[in-house]
Amino acid sequence: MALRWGVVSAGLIASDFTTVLSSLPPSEHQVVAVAARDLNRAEEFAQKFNIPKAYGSYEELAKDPNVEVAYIATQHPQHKPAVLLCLAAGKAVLCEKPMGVNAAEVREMVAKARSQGVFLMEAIWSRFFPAMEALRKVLVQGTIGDLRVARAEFGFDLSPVPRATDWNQAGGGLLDLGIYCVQFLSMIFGAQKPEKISAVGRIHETGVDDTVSVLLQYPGGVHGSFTCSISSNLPNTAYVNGTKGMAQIQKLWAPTELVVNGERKEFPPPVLGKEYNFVNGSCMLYEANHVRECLRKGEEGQRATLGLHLRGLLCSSLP
Ligand SMILES: NC(=O)C1=CN([C@@H]2O[C@H](COP(=O)(O)OP(=O)(O)OC[C@H]3O[C@@H](n4cnc5c(N)ncnc54)[C@H](OP(=O)(O)O)[C@@H]3O)[C@@H](O)[C@H]2O)C=CC1
Ligand SMILES: O=C1OC[C@@H](O)[C@@H](O)[C@@H]1O
Repeated sequence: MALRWGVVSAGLIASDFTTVLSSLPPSEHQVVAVAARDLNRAEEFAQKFNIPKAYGSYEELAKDPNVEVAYIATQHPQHKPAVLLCLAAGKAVLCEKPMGVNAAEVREMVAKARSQGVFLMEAIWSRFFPAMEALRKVLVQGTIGDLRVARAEFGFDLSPVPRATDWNQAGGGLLDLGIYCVQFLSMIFGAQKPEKISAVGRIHETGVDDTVSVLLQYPGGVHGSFTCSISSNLPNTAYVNGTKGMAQIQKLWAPTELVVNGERKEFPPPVLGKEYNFVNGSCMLYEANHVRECLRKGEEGQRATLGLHLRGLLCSSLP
């Protein structure tokens, strides 16, 4: 059965994600509503994507019984209120990164999702790319031996992007780009927590963090490091080095190429024949399908549990 999406905001990434959802089989994904702060913009967006319902407020979308999962695509500071609104209405939520602008916000949203018993996921779409999946396989297979160091760098000159340098929109390198490096390192080091973290950086003239380099010491003498920047174009590559070699991911936030011990493997983006605001936009389908798998499996799980429960009741009532 199709997963019914509600899109919260009519912005740039909202447009990319809706473009992808609209290109997927309608038996799997349908966009049933969109909400924007301004009804006219929501209606224009709805018309562009043939979405049945347009709302002039996020609250109205959260109340729409036909919406199963809300995709939060506002700017950083508005993520939390929109997430809490939808969770409170019992909606599953996929929230754009960074889900919160600090740890306290994230803890509050996670606690709400747990108390409501509903799905909440941060849209770290990079995790679902085939190139990233292939990297995880290489690491499990031991192709590069025992892990020694992992490094990532992600920097763009984002001066043309107002939200990236705007203190009031939680701008800065760490929240917008550094998050991709941190998630990469947390994927590589798994559940291990860093024992020691140190950082150096420079502050942008608007007061947000401009360029930051971070060193993380993990247990067992292994360590990770990353650099993020909103003023410098960095190579945007991530590396994992072990005792038997090295794996490299190009374009770590939207990877379509993996190099392992010098052997290159390409994972071209799906061709959906559409235009996107951001690089490799069609690859958002991997994340969308993951959400659908989680929610449908969750339902199957519930049905199975219910089935077992009913079977238990039936069996217990049998002579
Ligand atoms: N996964 C990825 O590759 C990407 C993720 N992102 C993430 O998506 C989010 C949105 O980014 P993007 O689409 O570029 O943003 P936009 O600049 O398109 O803004 C998104 C929405 O935020 C609302 N908004 C805009 N300005 C303000 C403001 N000053 N005060 C309050 N609300 C405002 C508007 O909502 P409304 O329509 O309701 O008026 C707007 O449509 C960010 O958190 C970013 O991190 C962004 C790009 C790529
Ligand atoms: O997540 C993102 O992808 C890379 C950059 O476009 C950045 O600004 C955006 O938020």
